[in-house]
Amino acid sequence: MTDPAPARLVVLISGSGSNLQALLDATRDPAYGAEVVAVGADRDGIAGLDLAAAAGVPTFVDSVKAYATRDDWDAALTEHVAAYRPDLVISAGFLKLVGKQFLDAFGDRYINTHNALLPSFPGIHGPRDALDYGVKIAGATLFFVDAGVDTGPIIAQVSVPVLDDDTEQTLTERIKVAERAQLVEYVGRLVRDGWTIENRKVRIP
Ligand SMILES: Nc1nc2c(c(=O)[nH]1)N[C@@H](CN(C=O)c1ccc(C(=O)N[C@@H](CCC(=O)O)C(=O)O)cc1)CN2
Ligand SMILES: NCC(=O)N[C@@H]1O[C@H](COP(=O)([O-])[O-])[C@@H](O)[C@H]1O
Repeated sequence: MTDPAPARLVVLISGSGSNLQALLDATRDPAYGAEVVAVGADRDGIAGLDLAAAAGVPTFVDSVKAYATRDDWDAALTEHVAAYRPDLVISAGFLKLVGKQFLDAFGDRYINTHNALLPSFPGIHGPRDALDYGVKIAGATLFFVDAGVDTGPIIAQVSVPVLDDDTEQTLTERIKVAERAQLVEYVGRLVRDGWTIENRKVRIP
């Protein structure tokens, strides 16, 4: 029997793209079961778009500023992602909240990696907020995106220690190492094994 076609991943980014690169590296192994078919961004000139281009992956940019309304942006992003027929859409440092049209299209298969242990420290400054609060353990959360801000059902979490002499930068980098490994492991498991969500509990058989 022939192997099933690799799952189609669309990755959304806003920055350096180290999580994207980890996925690009993992997908080089056919046994991983997935390929990155497109990378989308909300801004030009970011290193992550160069990483995608270097890997030969098509890219697109949908800047909120380029559209008359936020709903128009949401519709355009939805259309551009849909054109690549994704099995899974992955936000990896994508710094925009998506709206109803996007979630109606992809809410059952849209995941995000966040650099804090949710439900603590949602938003775009997870490591800074964790450090300011004085927690001793930080980490990353992989979750299915819903209409809230970082409130969707949790797939996996990984923790790292907070050290006494940490700065925002050192903590961010320590979290990123663990976050990338988690993302690669769980994207692979999701596409190969599927999942169920019941009462917020995500289960991968
Ligand atoms: N509807 C949702 N969309 C997205 C979620 C989510 O939980 N629900 N997660 C993100 C990523 N995210 C954190 O992981 C996140 C992204 C953006 C924001 C935010 O407040 N963004 C502002 C602009 C910030 C800026 O550009 O500097 C905005 O969208 O106007 C909070 C959390 C993926 N999308
Ligand atoms: N809440 C959104 C957010 O802060 N996301 C974070 O941005 C980083 C992107 O890094 P990368 O561009 O190197 O993959 C990641 O650590 C991700 O958790």
